[in-house]
Order: sequence, then structure tokens, then C-alpha cells
Amino acid sequence: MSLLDDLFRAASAAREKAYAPYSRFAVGAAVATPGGEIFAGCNVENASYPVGSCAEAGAIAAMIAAGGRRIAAALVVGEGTALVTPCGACRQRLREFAREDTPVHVCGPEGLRRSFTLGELLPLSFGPDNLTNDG
Ligand SMILES: O=c1ccn([C@H]2C[C@H](O)[C@@H](CO)O2)c(=O)[nH]1
Ligand SMILES: [Zn+2]
Repeated sequence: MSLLDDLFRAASAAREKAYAPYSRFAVGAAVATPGGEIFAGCNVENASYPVGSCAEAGAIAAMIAAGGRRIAAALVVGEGTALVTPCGACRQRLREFAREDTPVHVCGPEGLRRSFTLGELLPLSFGPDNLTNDG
């Protein structure tokens, strides 16, 4: 079984647990560390709508809490027929721990629809390197 399969399974399982009573749009996400550890998350909405969080944020939080610091690959599972790519805020969240060439796989419930690099989704990005002062 491939890393892609493992990411898809983890994200799909998290998506089953999504708390999305307002949008009724369940999303699951998973990230893999360079060592092959996988962390997943789902969207968690709130009666105060802006307080809700994306699936990607949950997956990244799980990785950080477990001591992970780098994302080697990410995957999102949405629904409907359109591509559910990470929202703008989540592209930036991924950017903190990933590189321009890091793959971001976009799936529907049936499986992979398209793969991007993070650089394609967030070109000319601002990241941690911009804040280092070593010339
Ligand atoms: O990549 C995405 C796109 C949307 N959502 C969530 C946010 C909200 O709960 C619902 C509808 O936007 O889907 C995610 O979690 N990840
Ligand atoms: Zn998002």
C-alpha cells in the first residue's frame, strides 16, 4: 500500500467524524511527515460561524502535538464534483511546515482527483525563511 493510499484512508476516516452541521460539507485532511507518520483532521464548525476550523488545521495540530515539524505530503478529501483544494488560509498553514515541491493531493470520496505542489497552490509565498535574519 502506498503513502497516498494511507493518507487517503486516514483523511477519509477523519472526514467521517467531521462536525459540519451548518455547511453540511464534511472535509477530511491528512499530512505525512518525512518519517512516514500520518496525522489526520476534520473540519469542526461552530454556531459562531467564523470560529469553525478547517480539516487541514486539525491535521496540522495533531502533527505538531505529536512532535512533528515537517510535512512531506498532504491530502484533502472533500465532496461534490468540484475540486476541494485547501482554502487560502490552509495553504499558508501548510506552507509553514512544507516546501514548494511538497505534494498536495486533492480527493473526492471515491479517491484521487488531482495532485498539485504547494508552490502551485501558493506561488511566491511568504514563509519562515522570510523571517530569518542570516542574510
Ligand atoms: O479545504 C477545505 C475546504 C473547506 N473546509 C471546510 C470549512 C467549512 O467547515 C466547510 C465549508 O467551507 O468546509 C475545509 O475544512 N477544508
Ligand atoms: Zn482552510
